[in-house]
Amino acid sequence: MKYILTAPERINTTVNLPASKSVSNRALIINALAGNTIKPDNLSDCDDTEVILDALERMPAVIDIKAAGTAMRFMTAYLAATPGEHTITGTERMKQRPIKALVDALRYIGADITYVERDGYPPLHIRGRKLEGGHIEVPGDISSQYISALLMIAPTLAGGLELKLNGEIISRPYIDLTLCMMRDFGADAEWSDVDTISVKPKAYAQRGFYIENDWSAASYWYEMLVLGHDEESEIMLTGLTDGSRQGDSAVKYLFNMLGVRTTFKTRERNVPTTVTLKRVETKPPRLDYDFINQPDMVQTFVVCCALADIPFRFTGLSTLKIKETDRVEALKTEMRKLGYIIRETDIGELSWDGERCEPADDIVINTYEDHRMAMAFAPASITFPGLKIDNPQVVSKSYPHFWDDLRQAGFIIDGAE
Ligand SMILES: O=C(O)C1=C[C@@H](OP(=O)(O)O)[C@@H](O)[C@H](O)C1
Ligand SMILES: C=C(OP(=O)(O)O)C(=O)O
Repeated sequence: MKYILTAPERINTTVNLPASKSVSNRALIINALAGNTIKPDNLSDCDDTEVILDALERMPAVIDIKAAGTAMRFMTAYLAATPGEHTITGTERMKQRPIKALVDALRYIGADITYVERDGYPPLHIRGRKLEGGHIEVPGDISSQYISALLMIAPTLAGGLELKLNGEIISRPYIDLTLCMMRDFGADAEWSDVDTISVKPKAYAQRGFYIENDWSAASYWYEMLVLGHDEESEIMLTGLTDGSRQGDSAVKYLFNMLGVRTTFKTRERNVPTTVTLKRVETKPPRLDYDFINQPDMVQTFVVCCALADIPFRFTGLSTLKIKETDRVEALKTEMRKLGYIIRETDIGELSWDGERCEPADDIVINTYEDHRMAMAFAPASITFPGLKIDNPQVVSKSYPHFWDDLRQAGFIIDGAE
């Protein structure tokens, strides 16, 4: 199944963004550990949250977490520290996404986890039990999700946890988001050194929790404004907070450089409100940026900058190869179909110096079971009318109503086999 996209001349729309999956998934795990009976408010309805919700509600012997990286890592730590016996598995791609660093750390504090198929990768068989805690060291340069997973169970461990992160720390805003949310639920958890986090043993408090909408999802709407030509275009996005703890809220600064102004309806920093995005006439001669803290934004910026004719050098991309797909390869291949030659100039680095090739006659973007390939390339239909997106349903991983929102914004979306 493919979608054929035709963009409107002018976009003037209000988008009810999905709730953040990162915040939803943390809220669910902490809530379960708190024995909380008050359900978090505004939970995401995306696949990656549904799998955790279902697993926690039913706790079946075999938990299929599908393609959700956060859910796989967070549930592994949760199951290891909770009495009961389970196998946790996922999609074929999930079976290729490493989990050894997390399993090693959990085993070190007494967890009983065995690999069901291949060492270092899901599926896992977990016999949950009370864990002691103590001091552990984990690599900080593979996935911050291992660290968040360990942190969230830490207050429930008899000895608490001192976690030392080795190597370069990637995706740090996601670790800070975890710590903030833990503290919201009463935990005593903080950075005690530049590379060390200390968590005291202390029961989580029961409380209600409101989930902010998703800044990562907002990025595709910013991209549409950069690529559009109509000066009157205006997009309103609901449920976002000035002073958000989501690392991807940095898009409001990044897109400011690309000529999109963000205005919050209310200035109260922690109250979700509607933001208005409007084009202003600015275009940088080039953009060099280290995406170490916003890995999920790379696809948006590669497509957006190239199509806006802004040469770039993006670094900090070393983790992209172990996400939903190898995003570095996927970007190089699909951008070529649009006529742009993106080069992997070093490990973890993608550059574009303006080099072009002949675009394909019939452009079909492959999505590689990666929601962000579909969503980052959809705005390219503004420049390439009739652009096709293969397997468009992949968006349900984080933004199930993405295509409905595009239709409401005036895009014409036809289906094709
Ligand atoms: O903790 C989280 O919610 C996430 C952390 C990031 O993963 P890595 O830490 O593996 O970069 C990010 O890419 C993912 O979409 C969500
Ligand atoms: C990397 C992502 O998700 P996860 O690692 O949670 O599967 C993502 O949503 O871009």
